[in-house]
Amino acid sequence: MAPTKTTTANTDIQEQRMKNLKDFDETKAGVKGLSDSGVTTIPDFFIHPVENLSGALKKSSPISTLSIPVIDLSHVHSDDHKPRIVEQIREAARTWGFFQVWMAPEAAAEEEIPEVCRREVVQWDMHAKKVGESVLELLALGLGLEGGKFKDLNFCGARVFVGHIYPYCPQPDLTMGISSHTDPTVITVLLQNQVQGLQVKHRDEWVDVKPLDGGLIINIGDILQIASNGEYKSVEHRVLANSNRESRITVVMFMNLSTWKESADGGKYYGPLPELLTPETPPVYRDFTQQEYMENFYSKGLDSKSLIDRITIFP
Ligand SMILES: O=C(O)CCC(=O)C(=O)O
Ligand SMILES: [Fe+2]
Repeated sequence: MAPTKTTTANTDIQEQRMKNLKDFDETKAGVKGLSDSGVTTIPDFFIHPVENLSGALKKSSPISTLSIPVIDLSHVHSDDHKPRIVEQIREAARTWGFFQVWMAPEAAAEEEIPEVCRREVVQWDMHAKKVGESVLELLALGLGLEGGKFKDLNFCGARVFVGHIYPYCPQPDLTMGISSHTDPTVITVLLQNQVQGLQVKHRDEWVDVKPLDGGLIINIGDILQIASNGEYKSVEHRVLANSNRESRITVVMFMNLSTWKESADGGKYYGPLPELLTPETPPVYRDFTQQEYMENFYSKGLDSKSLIDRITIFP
């Protein structure tokens, strides 16, 4: 079938957009360079379709005054406090998929990291890992599993550390910092400066995350939603374009599986934990292969939630 006039025009627009994007990438200036140059309007290729925009959504769906739960992990090793903390974490992971935690940091070791940020990176890795492991222990207990279960399954065996900068944007209503997505992780640990911008979807409302001084933001990723057989929720979140003169800066630790299950033919796969399945709680998801996971990740970009949609078993 011959393409219609409109589809040809759309293809031309797409091609031009890709070319402009590529030219911009090749300048290596990045969004920070663009912002530093003092632009007052953003390039066209950053403008989102209106249905994705925060401004549009502000009119159609309310921005909530709710806040994500805050959980203090200071006494997590005390038997007196632990049951209450497990209950708080379980409830937060079931209903929000996002929460903030506190925990006192420890001194760090020296490593082979550029000197300019060595101390900070090593400290951050150690601290995020420790907090992540504590949270995973509490999350396992919240499902009625042994505390060490997720560590034994290497749920934080693979860690990826990413830094984001969201410089001042002169037209924040036309674009987004990061569009809506879920994380393809087990859990994500996020540290940010005081410039707000992260929003979490909670019962169809976008809730602003208000960072607490010294707090870390934790969210449940797709793998943990699947492994917990849907008990814990990997929720959509997004970052608004930054309308503050001060840049928004975040450092994120993605924690993921380092060990997959192996089938008889040597293929790698994962799925709901058998310990959680009973006749009353049958699997909500089918097992999925590592290949499906990777293909979904690379083909869909930020739209990782489609893996969950694809493996959901309908009764
Ligand atoms: O920078 C943020 O606040 C969120 C980043 C995020 O959602 C991500 O990297 O997956
Ligand atoms: Fe994310």
